[in-house]
Amino acid sequence: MPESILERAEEFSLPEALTVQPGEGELPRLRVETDHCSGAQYLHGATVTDWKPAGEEPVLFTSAHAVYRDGKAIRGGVPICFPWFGPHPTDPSAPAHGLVRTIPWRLTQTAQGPAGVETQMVTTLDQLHADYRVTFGKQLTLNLTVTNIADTDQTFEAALHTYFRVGDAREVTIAGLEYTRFIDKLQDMKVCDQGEHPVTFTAETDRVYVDTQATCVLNDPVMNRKIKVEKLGSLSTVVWNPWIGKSQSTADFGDDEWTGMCCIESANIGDEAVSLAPGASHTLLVKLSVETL
Ligand SMILES: O=P(O)(O)OC[C@H]1O[C@@H](O)[C@H](O)[C@@H](O)[C@@H]1O
Repeated sequence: MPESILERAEEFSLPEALTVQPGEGELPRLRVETDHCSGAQYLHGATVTDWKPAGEEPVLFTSAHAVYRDGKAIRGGVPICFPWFGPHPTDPSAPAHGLVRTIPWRLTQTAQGPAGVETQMVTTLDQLHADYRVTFGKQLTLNLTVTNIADTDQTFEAALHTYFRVGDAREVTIAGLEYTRFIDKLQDMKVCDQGEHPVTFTAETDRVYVDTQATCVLNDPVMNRKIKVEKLGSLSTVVWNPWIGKSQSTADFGDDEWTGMCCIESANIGDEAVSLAPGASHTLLVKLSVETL
């Protein structure tokens, strides 16, 4: 595995727009500050916790109650669910959403290019090598490439579990999932039709939209903006809002925070898990951008 550049800091000059500093819980955090945006990413889970294009409000939601320590996922930003999503398929004692969101990744590259400040973090788990490249610019680009380094076929699930900050979850709409089907995790995995309407939140919502490769647009009339979620290499889209009860029962989440967030997760899960032959790779690419309404 490549060494982390933080262990060889004297050999590297970080881009001027990027600093490494202790973040919450003293966990190492990269901070980006350019003319086009600001942002932050922890080595812990490679979690991007902040991205704010110049002149806009922050795009990502991170809970004021998030816990920053080894073994725990950061509640907010973009945790990476991998190599499984939800409960482990066979081991009920294994943590939900895989292991990599709760451990430090290795920072292997930083650069400043035309599209913004780029970071690369890597980790390897169960002979699956994950290479995560993030570009902080006018757009936020998230590129997760997984390579099977075993000598047998392997299958994995992955999700970029993106928490968006919204003015009021009860007022937003998500376009792009019309006429698709979803598995409703709150109705015993019942398969439902979305129909002609965009997604709205009127109660706890926990859905896996299947065969959904199109761009989603999160319209937020309260914040007077729309967030575009473009993706490649992703067949599943998870839409989640914990609403009142689940917020109250989630320790690292404020009782009222559900009104100010929703998740749109670009994923490959369930029947849409990715199978890789030895040596093969798969890339899940997500691009976020913001426009005023
Ligand atoms: O509390 P966690 O493990 O971060 O998961 C939060 C939510 O993540 C969503 O992706 C799942 O669909 C929900 O079922 C889950 O409750």
